[in-house]
Amino acid sequence: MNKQVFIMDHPLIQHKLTFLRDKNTGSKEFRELVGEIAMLMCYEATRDLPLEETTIETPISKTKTKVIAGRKLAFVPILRAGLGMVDGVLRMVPAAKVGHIGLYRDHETLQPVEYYSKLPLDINEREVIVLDPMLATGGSGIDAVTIIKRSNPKSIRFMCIIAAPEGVKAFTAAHPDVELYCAAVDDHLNENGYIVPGLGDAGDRIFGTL
Ligand SMILES: O=P(O)(O)OC[C@H]1O[C@H](OP(=O)(O)OP(=O)(O)O)[C@H](O)[C@@H]1O
Ligand SMILES: O=c1cc[nH]c(=O)[nH]1
Ligand SMILES: [Mg+2]
Repeated sequence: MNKQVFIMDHPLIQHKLTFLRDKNTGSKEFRELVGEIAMLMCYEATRDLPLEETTIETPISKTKTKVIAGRKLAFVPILRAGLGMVDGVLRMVPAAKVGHIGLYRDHETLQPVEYYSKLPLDINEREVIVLDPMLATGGSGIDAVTIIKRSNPKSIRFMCIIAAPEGVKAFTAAHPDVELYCAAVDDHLNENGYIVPGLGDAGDRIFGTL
C-alpha cells in the first residue's frame, strides 16, 4: 500500500468496526461507535504532533514537562456523515476549530454536489484533518480537499473509517500530498457506488433517515 495511506488496525478499532458494520446495530449505538472510532483514530493521526518543554509545579516539586508545541488544528467534517466524527475528535483536541463542508453525492451520477462551506478565518495557520466515515468513489473527499486547499492551510490529512480501493486510488492520485487515515480498505464498490461489504449509508445510519 502507498506510503501516503495509513490503515489503523488497532484491535479496539477493528472490534468496534465489526459492530458498526452489523445491519442490526441501531442509530444510537451506531453514532456512539462512530464517535469512539473517530476518537481512537485521532489519537493515531496526531501521533507526530511536536512537543515543547514547559515548567510546572506538582504538589511535591517543580518539574520540566511537555505540552503540544503551539500547533493549531482544525477539523473539517464533510456533511452530513462527517458530523458523527466531530465529538470524538474534539474530546482528544478540545481547542481545535471546526469548519464545515456540505457535499452530497448525486444518486444517479455519483458526482458530489457542494451546498455549504464555512471554514475558520485563520485556517491558513492551521493543520486540517478532514472527517468523513466513507471514501467510496473518492469524489466527495477529493472535492472537499480541493475546496480547503484554496484557503492555504498548513497541511491537510483525511480521516475516514471505511475506504474502497477505487476511492483510495482516486484520492491519492488527486491529492498525493494529503495523508489518508482509514480503519479499513474494503473489497470493492457495487453498481450503486456503495462500498462492499461496507456499512451501508453512513449518513442515514447516523441520523436515522433510512
Ligand atoms: O466517495 P464518494 O463516492 O463521493 O462517496 C462518499 C460520500 O458519500 C457519503 O455522503 P452522502 O452523499 O451519502 O451524503 P450524506 O452524508 O449527507 O448522507 C459519505 O459520507 C461521503 O461523503
Ligand atoms: O458505501 C457507501 C458509499 C458512500 N456513502 C456511504 O455512506 N456509504
Ligand atoms: Mg449518505
